[in-house]
Amino acid sequence: MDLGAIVTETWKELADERGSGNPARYIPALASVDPRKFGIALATKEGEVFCAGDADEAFSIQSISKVFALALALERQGAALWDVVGREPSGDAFNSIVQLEREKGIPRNPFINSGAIITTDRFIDDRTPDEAVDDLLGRLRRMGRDDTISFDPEVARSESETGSRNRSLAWFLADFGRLINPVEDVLSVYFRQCALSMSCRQLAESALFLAVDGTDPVTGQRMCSASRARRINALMLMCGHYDNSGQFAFEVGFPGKSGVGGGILASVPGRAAIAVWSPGLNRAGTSLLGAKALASIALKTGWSIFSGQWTEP
Ligand SMILES: NC(=O)CC[C@H](N)C(=O)O
Repeated sequence: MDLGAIVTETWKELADERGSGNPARYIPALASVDPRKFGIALATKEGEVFCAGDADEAFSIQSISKVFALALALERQGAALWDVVGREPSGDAFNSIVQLEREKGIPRNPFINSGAIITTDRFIDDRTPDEAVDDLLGRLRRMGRDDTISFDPEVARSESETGSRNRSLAWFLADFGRLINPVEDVLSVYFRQCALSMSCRQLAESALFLAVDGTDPVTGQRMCSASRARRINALMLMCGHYDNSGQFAFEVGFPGKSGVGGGILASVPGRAAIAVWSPGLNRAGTSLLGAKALASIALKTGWSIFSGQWTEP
């Protein structure tokens, strides 16, 4: 079966299950999204993109943005970022605060919210929040090959208005002296980055750098070094789905990053990037149907990074 047929078949096989899982309700603006949306986009390193369903409809990428923020923070700070963020799975929910006190304000990894808040702080660095957001948008527009990529101000506002937990995490980090920027500045960028609106197609295209040594093979844009891309993939595999990361590796076998908007971004090292979207989530905030779609694609292609069929590119 060719890749286009695999994407189409996978969508058709699962279409009857649209609406399964529970969409995130704790961010009110996300609760109004049609739960039956379902899109798949697979972008290959050769520049082909195969899509099915609602793959061209923009949705709130939420925590998938943490992958881009990490690549850009590493670019600005280098390995010094690891002085304040760990590289271990947390085994806890994405918004958990329990480890922070015991571990003196050093979050376990850059994908749980506390770790992402520090990462965003270091990405802002010595700039204003608006300058940092403009930088992030500029990068994504070039990588996603679309100048209209933007964030949804209503989602960002909704998240800020209901963001007590993220504020608590950020103040906790500030108390340990881990933030270089004022808490509200950091959160204003964090909420806007989570509120980025992108389609599956744009996400898959923007994330090809992860699969291909840090450089977008189509535009030639370098996002990070090859070794950093490899390490970001490792973190996605170990921590990309919080306390569901083991299950995702077990079922799917791709480095991936979930978002509570129902998107999942997966990287297939040496080959492709895949983005899926279906708003219904499992208890850990991973898209239920999205994970099933990726598991099915992994099976059909033999591309799981744990597969015996794996050959070096
Ligand atoms: N897992 C997620 O997508 C969570 C992101 C969300 N913006 C939050 O901070 O709560």
